[in-house]
Amino acid sequence: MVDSNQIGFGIGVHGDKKQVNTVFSNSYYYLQDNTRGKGIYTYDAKNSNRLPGTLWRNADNQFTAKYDGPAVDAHYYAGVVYDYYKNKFNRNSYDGAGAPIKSTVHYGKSYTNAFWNSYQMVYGDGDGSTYPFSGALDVVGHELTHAVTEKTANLIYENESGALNEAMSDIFGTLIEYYNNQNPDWEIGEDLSFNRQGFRSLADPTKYGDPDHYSKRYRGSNQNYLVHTNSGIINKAAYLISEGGTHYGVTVNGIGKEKLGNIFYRALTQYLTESATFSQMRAAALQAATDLYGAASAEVISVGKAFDAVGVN
Ligand SMILES: CCC(=O)Oc1c(C)cccc1C(=O)O
Ligand SMILES: [Ca+2]
Ligand SMILES: [Zn+2]
Repeated sequence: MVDSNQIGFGIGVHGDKKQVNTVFSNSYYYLQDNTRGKGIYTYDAKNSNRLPGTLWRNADNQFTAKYDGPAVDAHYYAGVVYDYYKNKFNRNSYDGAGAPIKSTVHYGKSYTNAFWNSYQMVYGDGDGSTYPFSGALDVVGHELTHAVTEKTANLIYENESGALNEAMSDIFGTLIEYYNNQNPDWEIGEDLSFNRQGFRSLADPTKYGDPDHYSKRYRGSNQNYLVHTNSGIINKAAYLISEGGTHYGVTVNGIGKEKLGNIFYRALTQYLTESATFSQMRAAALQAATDLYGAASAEVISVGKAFDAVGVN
């Protein structure tokens, strides 16, 4: 029996209709997308902690039940993230060599987390105060960008390199949301909450208690808190590079999302090392902007001003 590529019909977490790439094999339709790299595969943990679980399948190629929603979004949004990296930077999957992208949904019981475990993405259902975690494209983009980071700079997930790791995921999760262009914004995770409040803001990190200047960085020893809060300093610099603004008296001329993406992707893949500090991020972004736009370019000036504005020298 030869497998055949099909197009299924899905309804996402938010009741939004979308087509999903599936494979028909031995009388079942699988959430397997053979049109991107070596494939995108979506699994069901059935509320256990076993990974990856079972490859999602059904008999009619219709993925419209409430229980199907998290799988539809994980599968579809992984395809959007694949397309962003391929179309913008000619990067074929997170490893550049077409690595299969695997996601598991319905992980755990009322599990309010999402993570990349070095092999795959894992999404919880949320605890009733949030939607299932694959229901937000910026979150899916955030998780898959952890995979890109791991295959490139491999930023150590602690201290300043860990906050850079987190910022890269928030920044590219946001740029991917703008690429998809459905209610894009500079907040993270707004599609997970019933009141559309995100859990981090790049435009104003202080909105959720995160620092927007190096002098306000968290200096404690709680690493999980540290990497997810001091990322606000770099997130704010990225926001200023793209959108511009005056921050603590420093005025930055915005150069737009495309150029922000080009500069930060080049910094991530060409210049950052695993133990990079915020100061080394500034240098890497300046070097990347110089490579791309020239030493005395407006882009280089904006990058320097943005890091000045958040107190990173
Ligand atoms: C934007 C996605 C995000 O931050 O996911 C995490 C959650 C919800 C808990 C713990 C870690 C992460 C992560 O991927 O950094
Ligand atoms: Ca968002
Ligand atoms: Zn993260």
